Amino acid sequence: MTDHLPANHPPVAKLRVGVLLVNLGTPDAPTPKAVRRYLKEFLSDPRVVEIPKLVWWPILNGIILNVRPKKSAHAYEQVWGPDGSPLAAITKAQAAALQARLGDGVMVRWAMRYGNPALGAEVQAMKDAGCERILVAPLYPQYSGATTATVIDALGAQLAKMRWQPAIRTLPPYYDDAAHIEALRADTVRQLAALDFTPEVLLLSFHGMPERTLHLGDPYHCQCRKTARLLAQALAPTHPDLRIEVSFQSRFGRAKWLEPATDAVLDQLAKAGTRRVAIAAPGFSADCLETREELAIRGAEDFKAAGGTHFAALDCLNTSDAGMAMLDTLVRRELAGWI
Ligand SMILES: C=CC1=C(C)c2cc3[nH]c(cc4nc(cc5[nH]c(cc1n2)c(C)c5CCC(=O)O)C(CCC(=O)O)=C4C)c(C)c3C=C
Ligand SMILES: [Fe+2]
Ligand SMILES: [Fe+2]
Repeated sequence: MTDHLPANHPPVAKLRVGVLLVNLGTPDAPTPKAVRRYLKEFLSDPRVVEIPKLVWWPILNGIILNVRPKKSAHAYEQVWGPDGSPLAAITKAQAAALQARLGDGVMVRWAMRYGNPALGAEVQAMKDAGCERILVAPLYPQYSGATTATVIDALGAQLAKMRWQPAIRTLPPYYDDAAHIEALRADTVRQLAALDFTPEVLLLSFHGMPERTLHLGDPYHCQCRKTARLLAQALAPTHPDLRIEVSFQSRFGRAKWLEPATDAVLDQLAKAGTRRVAIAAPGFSADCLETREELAIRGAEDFKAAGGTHFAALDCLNTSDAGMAMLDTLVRRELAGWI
C-alpha cells in the first residue's frame, strides 16, 4: 500500500500503540551548570510559578539562578547514582518493566517534563516509529496545575507542531484508585516488616504547593488528603497501633505553602516524645531528590537532632512488584479498545 508514495517519502512504519511515562524532570548532571539549565526551564513555567513575568523574571534571573544551582547541585551530588539522577533512572526502569509486561505490540517509552529526554521529542520519535495512538501517563497520583497540567501543556505544544498527529489519551490522576491504594498498602506493609524497629508514627509526606492554589480551586491538597485517608484505612487492620500523620514538604519561595510542613512535624513529634518514625511519600511515584535527600538525609538528621532515636524513609513504589502491578492495571484500563 505504499506504491503511491513519492520516492523520497519517509518509510511508513507498522501501526503500534505507544505508552509514554512522564515525570517531572531532573538535571543532566549534579553540577551547578546543569542544575541551572534545568531550574531555568522548570521555574520559567508560568504554571509552576504564578507570579507576573515582569515581577518574577528579575527575581529568577537575578537571584534564584545565581544562588540555588550551587546549593541544589550539592544536594543532587549526594543522591546521584551510577545510572544518574534517581528520578530519571527509576522512570527509565519503570518503562522497561512495563514494556516487559505489555509485550511487543505496545511501545513503552519515558520522558521528563523539564530536561531530558524531552517529552516533545519522545512523542515525535514514537510517531515516527509507527505509534498512531499514544497514551501519555503523567506519573503523579494527585493532580496539580504545576505538575499534571504542565505535561498536557507540553504535549499540546508538540502536537501543534505536527502535520500528522497521533491519537492521544492521557492517564487521569489515580490518587484514590483502588489499585493505587492497594499498591501503597502492600508495599508499605512489606517495608515496615523489614525495618529493625517498630515505628510509633508513619508520616505521609507530600510535596507542597502554595496554599493559594488550594483557594483557587486546584484539587491537589484534597487529593493528597484522600490518598492519606484511604491508605490509613487500608493499614489499620494490620497496624492498629501505628499513628498516621500527613505533612507537606519542599517549600519554595516566600509565599505560604500547604501545612503542616514536614520538617516542623518531625521536630514537633520528637519534642513531644515520639522516638521512632517511618516516613513515606505517597505523592511521588519514583524516588528523587525530594525523597532521598530532603526526607531520607535531612529528615533523619533533623528528627534525631530534636531527640528522635529511630528514623526510616520508605522507598516510593518505584519498580516494586506492587508498583508495577498497579501501573499495569492503570495503563491497560486506558488502553481498552486500542489493544
Ligand atoms: C509530586 C508532585 C510535585 C509537586 C506538586 C511539585 C510542586 C512544585 N515544586 C516546586 C519547586 C521545585 N521542585 C523541585 C523538585 C521536584 N519536585 C517534584 C515534584 C513536585 N513538585 C519532584 C519529583 C522533584 C525532584 C526532581 C529531581 O530531580 O529529583 C525543585 C528542584 C530541586 C531543588 O532545587 O530543590 C524545585 C525548585 C514548586 C515551585 C512547585 C509548585 C508550585
Ligand atoms: Fe517540586
Ligand atoms: Fe527540595
